[in-house]
Amino acid sequence: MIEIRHLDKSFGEKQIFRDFSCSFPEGETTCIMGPSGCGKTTLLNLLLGLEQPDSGSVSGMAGKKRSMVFQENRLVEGMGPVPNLRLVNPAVTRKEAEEMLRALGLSDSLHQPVRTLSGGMRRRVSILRALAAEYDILFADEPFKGLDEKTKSQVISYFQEKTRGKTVLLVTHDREEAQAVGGFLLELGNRHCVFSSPEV
Ligand SMILES: Nc1ncnc2c1ncn2[C@@H]1O[C@H](COP(=O)(O)OP(=O)(O)OP(=O)(O)O)[C@@H](O)[C@H]1O
Repeated sequence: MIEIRHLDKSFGEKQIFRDFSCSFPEGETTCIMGPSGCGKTTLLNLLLGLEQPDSGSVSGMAGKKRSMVFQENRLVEGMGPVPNLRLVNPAVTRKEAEEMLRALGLSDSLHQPVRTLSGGMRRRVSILRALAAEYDILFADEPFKGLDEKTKSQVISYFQEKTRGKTVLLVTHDREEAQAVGGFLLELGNRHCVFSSPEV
């Protein structure tokens, strides 16, 4: 169980979390929802150790391997999709990387530098890169943003299959997307949080 207890976090005068407590079940997916600016990315950053709390504690992360789909793609633009995937995990063979890319409709773009791919294609490469890494906990910050509806549902099915049994914390604005992903739902907003289990 990943646990946040009595967390306070401010940026200058702006308080983002005040006495915030929450827990995330291991081996399950939790979707984190809330309006823009409420602190979703900050929450991931606190769990990842990229931001430090002003007070309070985060536990359950020690020794856990983390992977992340960032809001921005953060790919190596001059390299092809296959080396981008293998960069985070050399144990993934070229053939396995190609299979992953093919599964998400990228068969025709296996040998192009990622800078020549469309936005939606680059998005799929960055999701696959996070899945290619060895991880216990996967963080995903609006991973499906910018994908058309058909591609999104294909990518969500693949994502669910690949992350089954893993701990996933996924930020989204979109309630329908959260429902499609399934799992638990944490709603952030206006200094309160509701933690519930939606229809899966
Ligand atoms: N490093 C920082 N320095 C100052 N303010 C910050 C910093 N990081 C985040 N903030 C502020 O904290 C608030 C929460 O930001 P955060 O990115 O966590 O929101 P969010 O819920 O993820 O938003 P969005 O849905 O738009 O991505 C915002 O007001 C933002 O400006």
